[in-house]
Amino acid sequence: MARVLVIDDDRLVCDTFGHVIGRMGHEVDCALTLDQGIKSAEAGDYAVALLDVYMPDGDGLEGLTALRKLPTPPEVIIITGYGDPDGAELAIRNGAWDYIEKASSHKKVMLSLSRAIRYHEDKLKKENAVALKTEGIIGVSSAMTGCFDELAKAAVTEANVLITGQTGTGKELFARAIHQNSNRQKNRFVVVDCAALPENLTESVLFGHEKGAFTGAIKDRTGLVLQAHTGTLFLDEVGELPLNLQKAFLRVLETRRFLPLGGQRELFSDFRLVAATNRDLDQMVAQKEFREDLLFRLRSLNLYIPPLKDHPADIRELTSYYLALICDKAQMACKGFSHDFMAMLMAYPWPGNVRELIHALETACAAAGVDSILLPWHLPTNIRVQAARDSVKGDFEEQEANLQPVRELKALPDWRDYRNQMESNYLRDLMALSDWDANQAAEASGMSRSHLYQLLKKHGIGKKI
Ligand SMILES: Nc1ncnc2c1ncn2[C@@H]1O[C@H](COP(=O)(O)OP(=O)(O)OP(=O)(O)O)[C@@H](O)[C@H]1O
Repeated sequence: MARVLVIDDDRLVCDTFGHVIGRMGHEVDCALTLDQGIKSAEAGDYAVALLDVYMPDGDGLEGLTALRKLPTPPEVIIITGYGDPDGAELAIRNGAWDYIEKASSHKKVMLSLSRAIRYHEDKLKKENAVALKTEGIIGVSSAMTGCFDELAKAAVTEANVLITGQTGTGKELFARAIHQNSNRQKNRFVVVDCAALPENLTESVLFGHEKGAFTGAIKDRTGLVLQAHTGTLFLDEVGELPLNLQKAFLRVLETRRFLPLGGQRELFSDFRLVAATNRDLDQMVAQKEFREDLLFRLRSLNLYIPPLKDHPADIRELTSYYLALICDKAQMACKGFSHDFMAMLMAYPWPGNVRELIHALETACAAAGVDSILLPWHLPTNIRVQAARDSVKGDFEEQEANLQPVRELKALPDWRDYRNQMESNYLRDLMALSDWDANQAAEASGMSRSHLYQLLKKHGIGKKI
């Protein structure tokens, strides 16, 4: 539904157009003077203005110029009671969308109006798209452009946003983009990784503490919530927030006030909240693992990022983008890829989403060495195994139908290759999940630090993108 303004001193004309426009499902307002029309257009958000040429308080063509100067000008359709080809030409030259006679059939009016409304909406969409900063976010598929639309909506409000989607789909990337496109962009974007909050220090990390609040509190500490004052607070993996903290956080969300540990006075933080999770919070609520009132607060707006397998149209562009980055970092000429290589990427289901694709490309570049074209066999073994299994499954199903079962031993990879690749994948995940903290990684994996370093060296793994 669009908003249309009719500017005509004849009430009957206003009512007649109002009736036609109302039947088209649009909202219509009427102004009986040029001055009133321009004021209404300034205050309202009109897609189209129907403007009479001869108004008691001025020439409609002058009104056209005034309307076109508004910050968000409506499309203007000039209406007149007299056939006037020169006036029509002048109106169009001055930027009118169309010029119609009042006696025109309803059909003609409706056609011109529908076209003007569609044009106006497309124009706004394009302007929003151009204005949106999406550097580093690749996506041309309809699924991703839908996400960009939601991102644009989220960026212009102060509402809490919950970003959902599987791991590695780009939730943090979108959270940062919301901040970068918001009024708070010049202030801080503070990340709280709810899955990695140290058990005993959680409240101190979030809300801060005063010197002497507990043993070891040798000086005051500013918590993350206060650090996000005037900026954006990003609660990553919010599904991992312990229940006792969920309660405390709900209060902070409602009042933006909190008490640092050992503090006497509540502090205030004007933060905008964005949260993300790959968990099903509704199910967690049903299982009493997540507070319903908190979920309700967090989800004022919901932005769902689809898994990569649901937008395969973006795989090619993501590949080109990341290949350029990887090669640039390694100071090598940018590699190309064969048709089969891309076909294998397109066929793979990408359970680890874009993050897994980036790892696969890094592995492929390393495996290709000085070769300038990436081939399927440069890809990690698990991807080739999957492709082989899928092709065997296809054959198998076909053969099953012919009642001739078949097994393809040659489709299995060499077990040393396979084990090597699994080890490499494990290490990459381990390092990424421990945020490249060797102590944490060693502890989580049960390896000694020296063994961990040895393996990282063996697989050529270092901190990357
Ligand atoms: N559309 C995209 N365009 C470019 N890079 C992307 C895109 N989506 C994700 N990535 C990249 O994939 C990696 C993982 O993205 P990100 O950390 O935002 O995922 P996530 O959904 O927050 O994952 P998790 O749930 O595991 O925290 C990052 O390197 C990110 O830059």
